[in-house]
Amino acid sequence: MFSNNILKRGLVLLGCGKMGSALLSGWLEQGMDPKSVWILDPKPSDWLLSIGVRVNEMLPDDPAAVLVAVKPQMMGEALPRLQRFGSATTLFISVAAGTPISAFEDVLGKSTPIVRAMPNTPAAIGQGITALIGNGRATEKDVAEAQSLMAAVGQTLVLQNEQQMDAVTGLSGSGPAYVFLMIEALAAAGVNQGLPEDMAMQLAQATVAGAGALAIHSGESAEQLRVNVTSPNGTTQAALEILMRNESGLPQLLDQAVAAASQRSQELSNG
Ligand SMILES: NC(=O)C1=CN([C@@H]2O[C@H](COP(=O)(O)OP(=O)(O)OC[C@H]3O[C@@H](n4cnc5c(N)ncnc54)[C@H](OP(=O)(O)O)[C@@H]3O)[C@@H](O)[C@H]2O)C=CC1
Ligand SMILES: O=C(O)[C@@H]1CCC=N1
Repeated sequence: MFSNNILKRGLVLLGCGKMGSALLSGWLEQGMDPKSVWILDPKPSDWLLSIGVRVNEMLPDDPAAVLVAVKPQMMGEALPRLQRFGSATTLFISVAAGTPISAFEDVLGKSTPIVRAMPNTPAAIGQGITALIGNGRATEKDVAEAQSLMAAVGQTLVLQNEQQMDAVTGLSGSGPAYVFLMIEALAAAGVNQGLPEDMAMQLAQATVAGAGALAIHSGESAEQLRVNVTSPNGTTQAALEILMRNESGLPQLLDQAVAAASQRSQELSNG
């Protein structure tokens, strides 16, 4: 699953917070040798120090790949430390929201192969989805290398152009938060209808997980699956009349939410 290139020359992870550790857990779960991974992070967690990866040690001379997972606001401070790897041989992969490939080229040089990627946190359990796009210098092999690293933690897809990354960020990068909010809200609604909290949370979690799995595995469209739950004049119809209200329903709210996240991604790109 992991190329010999990565296993032999090593992978550097710059920043190991929520996204970096989600990726790292997924890789270790998939059999990545912890000794092939070098982490740079100012305040490593106890978990990070306990799993056998190399934390804040001297870096290899010519790592196969550097994966950048610091906040966009920290990039200016963090990236120059790795400028010496800007070359034709180390592949840079960034998962930073709203940080265009050109910002990496400015620091690392245009001759550096760079892949911009947008994963999401279900990567921690191998169920993420990552969209990727390479710069002019990234070969098909470079993009495939980045893709195979991300494929270890879920699905991958290659974008047609970098402009699509803002919409991807608003949809699948931030999307898990919308779904977690849905779980919180469903559970709270169950409590309001008289259920104990733990029972309401169990029902909400299993409903969202089961519906998601059915949407992927049934071969039917989400629309048809929704219709299948909705008996004429039954309970679901009563709820959907509220959720699908013209102009103030869930579809409109989600449209506004994804648009706001995409716009924020664009703003971050503009500095
Ligand atoms: N969270 C998510 O769901 C997703 C995040 N992303 C992207 O991933 C990146 C990281 O986000 P996230 O993991 O949420 O953020 P976190 O703040 O959780 O992680 C960033 C990590 O980088 C560390 N760090 C700060 N400065 C440096 C430095 N100079 N050198 C090395 N490490 C440093 C931070 O340490 P400290 O906390 O001590 O400052 C922290 O551990 C962002 O660019 C984000 O846009 C992309 C997709 C999804
Ligand atoms: O909220 C953020 O900016 C990051 C990017 C996508 C998910 N989390």
